[in-house]
Amino acid sequence: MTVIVLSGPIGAGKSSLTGILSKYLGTNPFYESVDDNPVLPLFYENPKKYAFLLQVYFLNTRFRSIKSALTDDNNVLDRSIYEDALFFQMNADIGRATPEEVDTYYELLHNMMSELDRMPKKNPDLLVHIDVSYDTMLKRIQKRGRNYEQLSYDPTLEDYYKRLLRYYKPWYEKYDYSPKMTIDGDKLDFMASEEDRQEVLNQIVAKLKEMGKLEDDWKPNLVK
Ligand SMILES: Nc1ncnc2c1ncn2[C@@H]1O[C@H](COP(=O)(O)OP(=O)(O)OP(=O)(O)O)[C@@H](O)[C@H]1O
Ligand SMILES: Nc1nc(=O)c2ncn([C@H]3C[C@H](O)[C@@H](CO)O3)c2[nH]1
Repeated sequence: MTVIVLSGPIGAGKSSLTGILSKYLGTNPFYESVDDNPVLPLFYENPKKYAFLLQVYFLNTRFRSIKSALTDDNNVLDRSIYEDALFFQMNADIGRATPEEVDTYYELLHNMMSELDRMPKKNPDLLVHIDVSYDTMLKRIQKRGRNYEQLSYDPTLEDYYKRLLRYYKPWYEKYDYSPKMTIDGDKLDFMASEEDRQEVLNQIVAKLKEMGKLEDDWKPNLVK
């Protein structure tokens, strides 16, 4: 059927929607490596020292996930390899990577993307981007409660998060690996409201039908 990739800032709701959507469509979820990621706490403690290592860690796990997802042809991915450079470039722009690290990173990324180009299925079928404001992003980060992501842990995270939001706009506009659509993550509370959850699912299903990726009379197996 389809490979769907989700995108959006920290706390936008990608992992949550990955679970909801994959269940609804009866496909497999692929999650970003967070709680089992040994480099992430190190990065938040000392970003300058660990930015490059963290990026190589994420790039490696994202390469593995997208290869596997494109092979199965039936999956939903939490943040994917297509967002990797957004994070690295932003960190490099604020002085957290040496010129040698930047060159090495882009060569590695380029090599990995050419591998994907050689696969029978080269691209995802749809990107679903969750758009959120800074206030929503922060509320969700607080709600989830990872210590090292809180402003009380490091007040400079406020600038980091605001900058990240600014990087997403041009990234989304430029993204052209597949058709794309945006979900209004400020308005649609797909965790607490059943009605909003259904609205989000309807929007995605309508897009898949419009693209011919789902039959016009398609119905979910699992309604919850
Ligand atoms: N639409 C929503 N409405 C209300 N709460 C939400 C919504 N989406 C997610 N949440 C809550 O916000 C928190 C962050 O959600 P989630 O982990 O899915 O975000 P994420 O985009 O995967 O984050 P990250 O980029 O850090 O992996 C969770 O506590 C989740 O329950
Ligand atoms: N530096 C850096 N590069 C990435 O590619 C990247 N992807 C995710 N993250 C951070 C954001 C959340 O804290 C947490 C979960 O998304 O991991 C990243 N950090």
